[in-house]
Amino acid sequence: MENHIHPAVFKISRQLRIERLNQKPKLIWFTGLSGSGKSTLANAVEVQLFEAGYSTYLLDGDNIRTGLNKDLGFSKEDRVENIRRIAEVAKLMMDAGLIVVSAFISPFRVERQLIAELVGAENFLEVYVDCPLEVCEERDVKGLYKKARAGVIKNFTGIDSPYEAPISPAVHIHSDKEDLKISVKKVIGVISAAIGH
Ligand SMILES: Nc1ncnc2c1ncn2[C@@H]1O[C@H](COP(=O)(O)OS(=O)(=O)O)[C@@H](OP(=O)(O)O)[C@H]1O
Ligand SMILES: Nc1ncnc2c1ncn2[C@@H]1O[C@H](COP(=O)(O)OP(=O)(O)O)[C@@H](O)[C@H]1O
Repeated sequence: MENHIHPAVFKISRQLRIERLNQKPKLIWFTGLSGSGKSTLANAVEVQLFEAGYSTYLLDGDNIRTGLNKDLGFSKEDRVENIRRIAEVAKLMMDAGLIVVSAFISPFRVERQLIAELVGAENFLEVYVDCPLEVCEERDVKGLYKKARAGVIKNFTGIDSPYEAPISPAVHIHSDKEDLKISVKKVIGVISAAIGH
């Protein structure tokens, strides 16, 4: 469909912003089951990067599902739209020169593939926060697994909605076996190589 949209050419380019911030924009994408440790790990990684002097931003349920995406639920279509919008926001932030850290279940492999294509595969670092469902359920940080088992919450990832694990993530974390410090070190090691520091 022809949409008659003609993008404007910006005087301040992505390259100029990158030069000012003196860093390579990246998207560090944490994926995994609810309770696997995405938020905890993404926060800890952002703190390390920020304290090392990088300009960063964290995208997480708190600032997305309560704002931009508060019209979306957890059907397959809504999850796909949730991730599509987040990827577009992340891309804008990368245009602004930032290192973006994100923590979403993002259960579908094909959607994560689309994010990589949108921001450029070389800028996309997928971190799989792997944790057995039994352990996530045992942690039940927000009490949601209990509700899902009781049928109060429908379409809950891992219970009655699928999670497709990454096949070759940049980093594979086993949050049931490693402690947080080790996991952060692993992620920072891979990021440091990617951002050239
Ligand atoms: N049905 C269902 N399934 C999974 N998760 C649910 C559901 N309902 C609410 N929640 C809470 O929403 C958080 C997941 O939101 P996401 O935006 O990351 O999900 S998705 O990527 O669109 O699949 C998730 O947060 P995390 O625990 O941080 O993953 C849950 O707290
Ligand atoms: N190695 C680890 N990495 C991250 N979280 C861990 C780890 N080990 C234990 N945890 C705990 O698991 C829970 C994960 O919760 P959270 O970060 O909210 O997960 P998610 O964002 O994936 O839903 C937290 O209580 C955290 O302290």
